[in-house]
Amino acid sequence: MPDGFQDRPLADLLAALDTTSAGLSRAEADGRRRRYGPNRPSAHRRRPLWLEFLARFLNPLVLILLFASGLSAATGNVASFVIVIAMVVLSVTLDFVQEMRAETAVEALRRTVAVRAQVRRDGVEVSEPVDQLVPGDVVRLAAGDLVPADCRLIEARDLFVNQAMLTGEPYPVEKHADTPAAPAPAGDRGEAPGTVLMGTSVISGSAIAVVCRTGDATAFGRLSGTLQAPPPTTAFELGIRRFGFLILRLTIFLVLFVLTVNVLFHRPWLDSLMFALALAVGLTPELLPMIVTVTLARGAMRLAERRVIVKRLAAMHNIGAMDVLCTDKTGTLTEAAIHMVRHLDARGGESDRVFRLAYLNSRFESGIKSPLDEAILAFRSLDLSGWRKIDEVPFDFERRRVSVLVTDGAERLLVVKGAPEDVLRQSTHYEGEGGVELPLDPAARARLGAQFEALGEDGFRVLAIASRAMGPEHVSAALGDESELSFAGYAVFLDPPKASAMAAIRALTGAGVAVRILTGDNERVTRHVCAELGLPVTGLITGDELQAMGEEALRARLADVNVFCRVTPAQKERVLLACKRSGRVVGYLGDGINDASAIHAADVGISVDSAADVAKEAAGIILLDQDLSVVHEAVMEGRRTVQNVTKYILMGSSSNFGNMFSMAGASLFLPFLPMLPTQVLLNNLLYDASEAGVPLDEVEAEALARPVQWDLRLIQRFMLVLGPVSSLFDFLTFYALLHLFDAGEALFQTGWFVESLATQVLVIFVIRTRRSPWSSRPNPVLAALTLGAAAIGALLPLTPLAPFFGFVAPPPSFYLFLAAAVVTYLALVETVKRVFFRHIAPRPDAGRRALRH
Ligand SMILES: Nc1ncnc2c1ncn2[C@@H]1O[C@H](COP(=O)(O)OP(=O)(O)OP(=O)(O)O)[C@@H](O)[C@H]1O
Ligand SMILES: [Mg+2]
Repeated sequence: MPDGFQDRPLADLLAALDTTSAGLSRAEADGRRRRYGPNRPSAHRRRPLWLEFLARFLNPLVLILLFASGLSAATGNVASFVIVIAMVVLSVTLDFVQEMRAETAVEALRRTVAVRAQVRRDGVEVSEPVDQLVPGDVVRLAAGDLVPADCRLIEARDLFVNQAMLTGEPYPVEKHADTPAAPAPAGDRGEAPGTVLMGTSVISGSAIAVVCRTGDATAFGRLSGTLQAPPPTTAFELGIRRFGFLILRLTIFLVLFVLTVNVLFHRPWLDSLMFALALAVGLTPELLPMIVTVTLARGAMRLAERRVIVKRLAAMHNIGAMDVLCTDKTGTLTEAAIHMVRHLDARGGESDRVFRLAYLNSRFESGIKSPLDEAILAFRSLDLSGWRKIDEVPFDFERRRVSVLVTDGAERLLVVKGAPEDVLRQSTHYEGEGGVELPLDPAARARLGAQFEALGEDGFRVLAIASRAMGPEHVSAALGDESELSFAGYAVFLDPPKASAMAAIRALTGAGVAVRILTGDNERVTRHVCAELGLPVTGLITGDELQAMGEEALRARLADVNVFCRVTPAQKERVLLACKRSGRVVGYLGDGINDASAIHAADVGISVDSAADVAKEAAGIILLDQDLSVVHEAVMEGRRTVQNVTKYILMGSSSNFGNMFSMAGASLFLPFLPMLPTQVLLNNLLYDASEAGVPLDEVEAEALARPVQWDLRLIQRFMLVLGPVSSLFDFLTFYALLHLFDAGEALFQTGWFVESLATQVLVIFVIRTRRSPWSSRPNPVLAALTLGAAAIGALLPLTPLAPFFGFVAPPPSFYLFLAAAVVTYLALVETVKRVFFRHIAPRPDAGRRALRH
């Protein structure tokens, strides 16, 4: 990759990159990609598969276990060594394959909404995912694009980029393809006017540029880790991690306890160590990450059928917990099929001149074409062949206006179009009858203001059009030129409300998600849209009021204000953060560059496929159709995933945990190990296999009715209540085995293996629902896997495989006992569950602070 790409002469640079302005051939690009790797900072890259697979064996428990069984093989117990290895490999593979399949499926979905770049390959312009770019590629940049790599400009027209990501500078910076600045700028943060860097975005204008550095070599890539902070850990991830630590502590305690006891009783130390380790393996919820990923991926696949793409899996559980959804107006509440209906002059009559000025502005401005511009251009086409654009002051959401400097040879005009309040403020004159300029005195100002308000009240969106005659010495336009304007008139638009929006809002509200509207548009139009939709405005704050408001004051009003008008992008973000700080889980749905920072700040950023790159990039969920009703689906799916993960954990922390605990206790008084190490491992493997169906399970409507928060305290309490009950039962079983069946070592171990496995896996039928088990039907796959695992466990001692695991065939009466024990146990858990959810932990939302909808 060439050094000094920022300041070399362009021809030199192209030669060094071995490319031309016509770009690379596909073959050449493929070759370079092998050399330079994908254009993605490595923080986002996955390790090769075989490495991922091997990494799973690096789990300390597994390593010690393998080592210990190696030792035992050396002392003659080769069969157990083979079994341990087989079991470990099988269980890691089971885990790995499921997780990989889930991730691959999600990755495939993600690629369908990947940000793409326009690149010249084999001489034609094609659209390629950004990670396919290589140094030497020639790309086209347009307003709204993210700059895909570190590039040098070959051509640029009115190119303005936002470099805030690299420099923190919020205002657009102009870039030129001219000779580069010498010497090379220090810091590499995009100061050179001839270069554009990865991570910045195009505000307006267009350019052709050659890719110089990709992936980790970019300024952005090198800042990885400092600047590109990973997305904040979600409450769910944190909860899972805490749960892991909780189990880890218990495991360490238990292992040490078992080891000490066994050594004190002078049992064979190697067997004791292996038993303790096998217990630890049985205890660790090693499947948890896999279950989480598979459950989320499964939810993502179901959503894909509804044309909703989940880019970041963490967004799934956040959307399940979301209790406030902020959204912008256009396209969500309205059809976004905006039509221009009128073009009025200062006296309220239709005026061709106003239309012509509006048309000039829309035609020549080079920012992202907003639906308003499209509506002006679609209204009627004008012949502008005599006109030429000289310069432009691009649109931004702080000024809310855009200016173009144009000439038809004779006249040189600055044509301004924008939000009426702002344009009127910059105007000193207005065009009266016959085009005469009249001073904009207070009376005229009041009249024009009233006209605009009346239009707003009728639900029309309005842009003001103004102009200023410039002298021929004006060869460029700047912000300061947007003053002393002469007001020409109004362009008036209709943006009809979306018929389906109200039903969607009701569905969300009914599901405990409050909807808030954050729009850059003005109060009157927004109120009108709300009124047409039938959405009551419970409170309204404008951008100006917000400006004057402190954090406390804002937070105090968040509960009742549901509409925010004339807010800037920064204010959108501010409202969002205030919501988050007041303890809400907040989503944001938007599609413009003005929404990007709010999307980024939200717990759940939602955007649409057609959105500006920056908004799309920032979002965790992409809607292929901009429609609020699919958001409701996504909410339900998110809740479902959290509920299913909770099932897995409740199951693990009740029966499985209880069994391991009882075994540790049993080793205190039994003259032999309650189960052989290989049996513990087999037990664990079958248990794991039975759980593979949990992600598929249905969740009842009542469990989805409210936002689902991850609740570690509930799980802990459940463990504390059910654990002792479960252990008591286990000891009764031990007693029965020893005294009813007069069990010796092998029979005891066999009986306990069969029974503990059956109770562990079958308890899912009780735990998976808060209803009674027979009034809720489990997913068939889950049921089959669970019954299958229990049956294999029960029948294995009767097969020829039995001796390998040290099993003996139990007497027929044992199976009668087994059936009775399982039924009693499940009935007991069911009773405890009812008491628990009725008295100890009623629904978490019952005591939550009410939020007005
Ligand atoms: N192309 C344009 N030319 C001139 N002014 C514009 C243009 N686009 C937007 N504006 C002005 O900027 C304001 C804010 O833009 P916009 O309405 O798109 O913001 P928003 O927050 O995305 O709103 P919404 O919630 O309707 O999507 C508009 O109300 C309008 O006054
Ligand atoms: Mg918008």
